Amino acid sequence: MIKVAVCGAAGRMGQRIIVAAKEAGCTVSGALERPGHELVGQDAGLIAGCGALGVAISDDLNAVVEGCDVLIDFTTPKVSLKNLEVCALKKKAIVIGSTGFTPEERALAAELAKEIPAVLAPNMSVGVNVCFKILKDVAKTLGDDFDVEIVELHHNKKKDAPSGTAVRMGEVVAEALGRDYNKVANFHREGICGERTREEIGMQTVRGGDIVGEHTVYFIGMGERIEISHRAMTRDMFSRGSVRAAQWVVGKQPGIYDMQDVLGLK
Ligand SMILES: NC(=O)C1=CN([C@@H]2O[C@H](COP(=O)(O)OP(=O)(O)OC[C@H]3O[C@@H](n4cnc5c(N)ncnc54)[C@H](O)[C@@H]3O)[C@@H](O)[C@H]2O)C=CC1
Ligand SMILES: O=C(O)C1=N[C@H](C(=O)O)C[C@H](O)C1
Repeated sequence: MIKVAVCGAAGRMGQRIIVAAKEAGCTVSGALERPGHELVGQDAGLIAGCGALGVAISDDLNAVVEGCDVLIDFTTPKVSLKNLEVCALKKKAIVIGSTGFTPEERALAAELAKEIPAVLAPNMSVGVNVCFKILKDVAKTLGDDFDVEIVELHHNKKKDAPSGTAVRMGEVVAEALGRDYNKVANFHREGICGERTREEIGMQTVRGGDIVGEHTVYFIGMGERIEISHRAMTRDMFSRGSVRAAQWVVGKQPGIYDMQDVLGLK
């Protein structure tokens, strides 16, 4: 039975991950929150709604990492990089679901993960990861004749844009078409912005209410259109996916992995 600790334990994802870890038969060995959070000291299971676990939410990163086999972290890139650093020092595995990493932060994560096995994935659901696979084939098959636009919708509390999933979808499509995502992604159209270029990949963001997460990639040709959509109805497949990743990553060789590795989709 692996010992799982959860960072961001009082957050929307953290609470669901605690429930999923318990349901999967893992030992929840620790729960972390930011120093000063009002729920530090409270029982993590009671906060998550799955009954008392006898694990108090802590703000002591070193102690929590020390006591686990694997840390599951859904917070922010800066916090995740700090967690990765501590896990690397203590030779513990880590699963990171945080999104909004800059290319430089992703490179730093890969560097730190040379010491330990780490899963870093913007979306832990099976459905989205199957979409990544399909998108590669569709983009390759359609080639340059279809314009690609990506639209994502999320709740009004989300801090990063576009979503990590939308960025990964853009990267997958760009790579399949032989383009550089960082050069062809177009996040902004306003005023007389000129005709669409053939190469660009439009990235549109919608925020509102309690939308869990929706992504559509449009391949728009002359007289026809393909839409590949994923809609998340709850956060539970993200949390179950993160626990599956935690069970998979313990004991793996050091390095950075993604959900495609965990699910055997490569
Ligand atoms: N990879 C995936 O499948 C998914 C990724 N996400 C990503 O996960 C992240 C978190 O999302 P939510 O749970 O909705 O956000 P949230 O804001 O509800 O939760 C984040 C939690 O992290 C805590 N936190 C902040 N600093 C901390 C620190 N230094 N130590 C410990 N805890 C700290 C906050 O107090 C908060 O409770 C976002 O980046 C989001 O995009 C969300 C859903 C699925
Ligand atoms: O912040 C969220 O809620 C979500 N974030 C992830 C992302 O940025 O892709 C995944 C999911 O869509 C929910």
